[in-house]
Order: sequence, then structure tokens, then C-alpha cells
Amino acid sequence: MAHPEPATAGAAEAHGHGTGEARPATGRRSPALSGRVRVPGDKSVSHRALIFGLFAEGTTHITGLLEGEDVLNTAKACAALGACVTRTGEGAWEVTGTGGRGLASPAAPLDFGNSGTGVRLMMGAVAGQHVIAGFDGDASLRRRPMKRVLDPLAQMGVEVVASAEGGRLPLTLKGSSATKAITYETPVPSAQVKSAVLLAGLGAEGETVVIEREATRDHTERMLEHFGAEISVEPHGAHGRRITLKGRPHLVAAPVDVPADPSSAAFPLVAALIVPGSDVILTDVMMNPLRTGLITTLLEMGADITVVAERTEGGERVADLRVRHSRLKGVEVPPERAPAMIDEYPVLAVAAAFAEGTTAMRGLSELRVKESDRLAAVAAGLAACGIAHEVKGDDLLVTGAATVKGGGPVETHMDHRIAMSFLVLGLASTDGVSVDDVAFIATSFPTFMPMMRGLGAVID
Ligand SMILES: O=C(O)C1=C[C@@H](OP(=O)(O)O)[C@@H](O)[C@H](O)C1
Ligand SMILES: C=C(OP(=O)(O)O)C(=O)O
Repeated sequence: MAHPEPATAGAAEAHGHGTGEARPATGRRSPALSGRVRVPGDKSVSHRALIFGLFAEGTTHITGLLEGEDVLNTAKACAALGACVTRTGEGAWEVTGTGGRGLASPAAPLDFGNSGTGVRLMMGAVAGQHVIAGFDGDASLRRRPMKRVLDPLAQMGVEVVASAEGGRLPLTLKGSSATKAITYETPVPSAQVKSAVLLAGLGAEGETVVIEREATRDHTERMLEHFGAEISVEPHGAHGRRITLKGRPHLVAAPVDVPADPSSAAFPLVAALIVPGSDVILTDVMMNPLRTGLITTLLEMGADITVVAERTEGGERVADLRVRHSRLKGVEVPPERAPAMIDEYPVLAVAAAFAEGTTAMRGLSELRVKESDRLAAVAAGLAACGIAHEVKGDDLLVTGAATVKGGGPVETHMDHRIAMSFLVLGLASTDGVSVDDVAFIATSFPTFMPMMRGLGAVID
């Protein structure tokens, strides 16, 4: 069993929070941003490519894998569960799966660091297997709710051998190769919950059905089909879907070319919109309609974004985006759009700070259970930078201004998206914005600093 090349894990550590020391930084008023960049591979697709590689017969060749800490932890977990995982070049990885032989019990608890996606998907993966596995993560992940996944997995037959209070991490699961197929309606819109149930359903005899009232990102469904499973997706109600997976499929290795992550592209994109004179091109951005809520919203706000060369690559829509500095206006962001832009609200709040009028973002309850309570963290950051805003129940209202003074230090609470969003805010502020810790940026966008500086951003 090979492990991810040590050099990769080491490089991520050097950029990241491996040292445990907080690393402050300041985003400062910057000249016009310009250039052409490809942000790293999509985090959701990267996790899933490794996990399906683990289950498949044969060797899955992955290109463009995001080599951020979250995904590297999933790669290590795949190796510990019996796959042979090798890095063959930059973003190029090979996973030789367990095929029909089933997963192995890992010798030590699996550590998912800061990653909700990694741990929740892997709990599902283990559930349908004759395996005992421990799951753990950092202080942020230990605070996040796991019952949303453990409840349906218990219905399918998984046993929670031990857990911290409230079903939180660290916990130990005993999977079963006699998992029961269930029909499960997700109580919250969550691609992680949906994916955990579907992955557990791989080990069940019969059909596992997941019903979601609001459609969430569908990368698991697409990849199941790509690796040879029988799966059908039908509409359900006004915004939902009903997904049916036939259990115990023979999954066969399939190549995955990971497109650029729209959730990472969001940072240079908003930076270009708010820094006067900017003109930036973002290439190969995934345009899956369940991920483009931010672009829809920004276009409604009057953003100058041109979608160039839209095409299909590896089963996903991708495009290049030309983004120019724009005069934005406030809009209503409806709650049903939240799943298509759930990780983008912090940086949308930054764009809203420069818009004329008020941007009302509705129905943000899920933001409270991310790497931090993002609703509270964004509000506190806006307050620290003198930006008019209000939190009303689960809604966030931000009123923009022609000039933003800036300030800080903004507390990032172990949350990469809070750190990147407020650094971006600093680039168009008069006094700059400082954040208390940028170490967690390495979880999802390890090249954020050099890439932003390459476009002209002043960050020190
Ligand atoms: O399935 C995924 O890859 C993800 C789903 C979302 O989480 P939820 O399922 O908790 O909404 C998102 O916030 C996360 O960054 C990635
Ligand atoms: C919520 C996020 O990730 P995860 O749930 O995987 O920690 C995110 O990347 O914004």
C-alpha cells in the first residue's frame, strides 16, 4: 500500500496550520488587478474522485486534483482504507481501488483535519463495509454536527461504537456489509448528507433513495454514473430531486479531470469587481448549475462578467470568465439559491459592501455550521471594517458604500473562507484589512497568496 508522496503532504504542512501558529496578514488598497489565472481544482470533485477511486476495480487516473490539506487528508484516508494512492506529478494522482474485495479497517483513527466533506463522505463510505474505523479532525471539525449523517447511517445499520457528546468527533463507526437500503429525505439541504447515504448505499442490497427538497451539488451522482453505477435522478417538487441508486454496483476505475473550483474562483472574481480598473480572466471554471449561484447573483448586481468559451469537459460544464471592475447595486438573494452558493456568502458580503443600496441574503441557517459560524463571523468582520449590516434571524443584510475604510483584525475562527474574503475586502479599502490567521487558507486554496499577488494584489 503506497501513501501520498510525502513531499506533497509536507508542502501543504509548510503552507498550512501544521505549526499551530496563527499567521496574521493584511490586504491593502491595490492597483488595478490584471492577468489570466486558473484557480486550483474543485474541492468537491477532488474528494469524490479519490473516494470513488478507492471503491473501484482498477486504477483511477486523476488530473487537476486540488492539493489542499482537506483533499490530502482524504487521500491519506483512502490509503488507510486499502487503496494504493500515488502522486505522479502536479495535480496528477493514481488510485488503485479495492474493487470487489471491500475496504480494510484502518490501523489508526482517520484524521480529516478541517474538512466536513472528507469526514462525512468517508463515514458513509465505511458504513456499508465490514470495517471498524475511527474519525477525527481539528478543533473546528470537532465542533461541527455529525448527527445529520449518523442518523441515516444508523437506519442503514451502522453502529456508533463511541463518540463525543452529541455524536460529535472523535467517533468510531462499525460498518456492516449487510447494510439496509433506505429511502431518506434529507432534513437540511446538504450534499454531504446526501453523498454519505449514497456511499453507504453502495454496500446495501436493493435501492437506496435520497430525496432532497432543494437540489444540492450533484457531483456524487455524476461520479457514480461515471464509475458505472446504476443511478437515476428525477425532479421532486419545485426545487428538489429524487435520487435512486441500485446497490452493490461493480464500480470500474474511470479517469477524472478536475475543473477549476468555482468556490475558489469567487475570490479573484470579487476582487476584480471591487478594485477599480481591474480586468481579470479566470480559466476552466466549473459551471455546474448547482454551483453558479454567486455568478447569477453578481450578474443581477450589475457585474461585468463575460462567460467565454463555455464547453463540456469530463462531464461538467466549464468556461473562462472575463471579469472587470463594476459598479454594483444591492439585490435580494432568495433562500432557494443558497445551496448553489453556500460557500460564497462571505465573499458576496464583501461585494455587497461596495454596492449601491442593500443586498439582502435570505435563509442562511446552514452558514452557522460550517468551519465557523459564518453568519456571526461575517457580521463581526463587517463590523470591524465599518460596514453597515444587520443579521435578522437567518438573513444577512449588507448596505454598501462608495468607499470602505477597512480595519480589523478580523477574527477568522479557523475558517479559510473568512480569511480570504476579508483579505479581498482589504484590496479595495482605504486603510487595508488585517485578518488574524491565514494558515487555514491551505485547506482549500494553497496557492491563494501567490496567485492574488500575481494579479497585482497587495497582501502582506
Ligand atoms: O458536498 C460537498 O462537497 C460540499 C457540500 C457543502 O456542504 P453541506 O453539504 O454541509 O451543505 C459545502 O459547504 C462544502 O464546502 C462542500
Ligand atoms: C464548508 C466548507 O467545507 P467543508 O464542509 O468540507 O469543511 C467550505 O469549504 O467552505
